[in-house]
Order: sequence, then C-alpha cells, then structure tokens
Amino acid sequence: MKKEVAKRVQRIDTKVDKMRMRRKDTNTLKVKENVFDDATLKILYTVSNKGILNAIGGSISTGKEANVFLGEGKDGDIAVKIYRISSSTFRSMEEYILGDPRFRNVRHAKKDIIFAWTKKEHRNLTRAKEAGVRVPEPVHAERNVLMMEFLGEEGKAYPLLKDVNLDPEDAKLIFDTVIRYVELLYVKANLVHGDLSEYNIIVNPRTMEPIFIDMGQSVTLEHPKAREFLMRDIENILRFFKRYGIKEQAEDIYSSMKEIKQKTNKLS
Ligand SMILES: Nc1ncnc2c1ncn2[C@@H]1O[C@H](COP(=O)(O)OP(=O)(O)OP(=O)(O)O)[C@@H](O)[C@H]1O
Ligand SMILES: [Mg+2]
Repeated sequence: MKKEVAKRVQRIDTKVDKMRMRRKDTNTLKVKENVFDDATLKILYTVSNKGILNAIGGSISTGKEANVFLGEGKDGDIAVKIYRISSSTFRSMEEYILGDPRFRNVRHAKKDIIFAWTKKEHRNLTRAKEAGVRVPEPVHAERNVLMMEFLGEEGKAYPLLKDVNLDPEDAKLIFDTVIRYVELLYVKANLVHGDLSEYNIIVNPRTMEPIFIDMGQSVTLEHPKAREFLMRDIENILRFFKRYGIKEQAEDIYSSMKEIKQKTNKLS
C-alpha cells in the first residue's frame, strides 16, 4: 500500500519536475508563476495520499489568479484548478508589508482568503448543480486546489463559447439554456454567477450543451451588489448573442426572473 502511494507521489513529482524544467522555456510554457510552491506541492501529496489525484498532467490554462491542469483522478480525467498563493503583485506588496509589525499576519491572511475562495468555488458548484445548472461536477477542494470533472475528451478540453462557430439555431438554443441557467441560479440556488460571459461558458461541441465554469466569485443574493452583478451577467450574455440576431432587453429578462422568484417565494 505504502509503495503504491509512493509511486503515485512519484508520478506527481515527475510531472512537477517536468513542469519546472519547462518553466525555463517561456515560449512554450504557460506556467509563469510559482504554481508549484512547496505548500502547493504538499497539498498535491495530500490529495494523492487520499487517492483523489493520481497524477498531474499538462496545463489547460493560465489565468490571472489560477492555473488549470489536466489530472488523473480515481475514475479518470479531472480538472485541477490551482490558485496561486504568490502572485507577482503580492510579492511587491510583501516588500512593503513584511517587517511592519502591524501586518505580521498578512501572509497568513492572504493564504486564508485564497483557501476560503477555493472552498467557496467548490460550494458554489455544488449549489449550482443541485439547482439543475450544468457545471463541472466538483470533486474535492483542499486549501488552494480545486478538483472537478474534466470537461473534454481524450485529454482535450472542450472549447469556450467565445471560440465556437455557431449557426443561428444552435446560438438560439444555447442562449435559451444560458438564460435558463441564470434563472435557476437566481431562483433556486440564490446565487449570481458574477463573472458570466463567453469566457466562462464551455460548450460541448457534439451536443452544443453550454456548461458554466469559474464560480469562485459567485455571490448569494444577500450580497449588496448581487442585483448589479446579475444585470451585468445578463448584459454580457446579450452582448455576445447580439451577433446572432438575438435582441432581447436585459431589463425584461431581469423582471421576468424577479417575478418568478417572487412567485416561488410565496409558494414556499
Ligand atoms: N472543468 C474544466 N474542464 C475543462 N477545462 C476547464 C475546466 N475548468 C476550467 N477549464 C479551462 O480553464 C480555463 C480557466 O478556468 P477558469 O475560468 O475557471 O479560471 P480563470 O479564468 O483562470 O480564473 P482567474 O481568471 O480568476 O484566474 C477555462 O477558460 C477553461 O478553458
Ligand atoms: Mg475564467
């Protein structure tokens, strides 16, 4: 048993080492920041010991705050989203803050915020799923590492909505589903995505099914800006689908959702 675990860790280690090597090659490499700092490596060991992640593979994406990798889970491919603890902006901040006794705990605080954020994304995905919204199935959150269903085939991620060629019929179908999901989130899950756009919707190219991703910033309706975020989400969607001849008004969509919400509340 121990041996097996060691083997798994070794596989993760080898992959990490490869990543490190590739880090030198800034052109091919997408991992610019220290994703695999010691703390994160430890987390990868932990989830490896728990049997959740067997190996970590190639980079799927490098974002502002997180990197997404293909991973090998218990039952096949999973997506591994790693929030970077040390971002470059934070490092320069450290220079000013470290050594100042008032901020003795700031590094700790920053970490805690990232961990809370990761957990929140996991929880938001669960909540969205329970409301009937198609999202990547959350697998596990550990510190700054979120593991979830990999949306893709044979190691290749499905495209984002922004990169899919749509005929007007598919566009209308996807649009209707996206609006239905926004409504389900709002009415059933009490959630607003908060960063919804063609960049955070994945499309299964075979079924043309839209899938919402990136829900770390999603807020509950108690949030003071929930309404503002909801309007912005709807407007982003309308802006994207305008090119396919869809010309609805954000206000109308919002009013209709609000009405349904009020009716649902009265019933319960
Ligand atoms: N479950 C998944 N399956 C396949 N690909 C995914 C999955 N989740 C994310 N991706 C890919 O990784 C990219 C980045 O993911 P995501 O949008 O969640 O983070 P992000 O935009 O980098 O976050 P931030 O900008 O806050 O750093 C997506 O655009 C998508 O291409
Ligand atoms: Mg994103």
